[in-house]
Amino acid sequence: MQEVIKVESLTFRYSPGEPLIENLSFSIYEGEFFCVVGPNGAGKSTLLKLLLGFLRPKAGKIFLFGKELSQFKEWEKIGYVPQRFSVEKFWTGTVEELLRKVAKKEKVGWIIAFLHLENLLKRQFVKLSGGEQQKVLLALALTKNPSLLILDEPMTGLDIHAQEHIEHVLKEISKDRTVVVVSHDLGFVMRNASRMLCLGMPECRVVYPKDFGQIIRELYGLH
Ligand SMILES: Nc1ncnc2c1ncn2[C@@H]1O[C@H](COP(=O)(O)OP(=O)(O)OP(=O)(O)O)[C@@H](O)[C@H]1O
Repeated sequence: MQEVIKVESLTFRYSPGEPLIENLSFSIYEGEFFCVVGPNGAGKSTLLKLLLGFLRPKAGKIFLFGKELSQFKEWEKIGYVPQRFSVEKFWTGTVEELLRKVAKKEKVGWIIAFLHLENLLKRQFVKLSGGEQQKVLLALALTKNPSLLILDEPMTGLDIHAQEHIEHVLKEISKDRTVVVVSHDLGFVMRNASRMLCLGMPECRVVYPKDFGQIIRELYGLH
């Protein structure tokens, strides 16, 4: 099985002192639905930013599709859905204009239908509700038809219907793609993850579904 992401002895800190991520190693394989969990501040978003090259490791190596990050050029293979609140102020224009900016019209038809975006096309992105914006961000990430989709807390701020819809969409998407999701929604993780990475434990661990329950209790101090 192809290693889509390989992380070797990764260490990162924002400022001098204790590293936020220390000597972390794991791989994500083609076709996985891989979840990253952990308490607030454990470094989940930071890890995604390291994987995407937005931040540089202090030590260790990251490989994407077998290439060292610094040599990796095929960014069209990767779709990224950031946390919604971190992008919305930078976006202007209607949903249709945003989609056009990143892809040709004929390429986005299936995405519009798949995500039920028809009614949103003429509306200003910044004026959409949280759930609507989330769907548009997902649509934008799908325009390149990426084989790896990375999402940072896709359920935040969504009502129960929007959550169900996004979960269904991610399930469908994951049938022929690798999906990496940071999530606080442990029900979502338990239902979908092939494996999960737990950050914020003394030993960050990759866990298989049979051990999810016990590790989550340990991770969050639940009894
Ligand atoms: N640009 C930055 N400069 C300095 N410290 C930062 C920066 N970004 C994040 N941090 C700190 O690093 C730690 C990890 O942040 P990160 O956003 O990766 O956590 P997280 O696990 O995604 O948290 P959450 O579940 O709350 O989203 C936090 O203590 C945060 O304050």
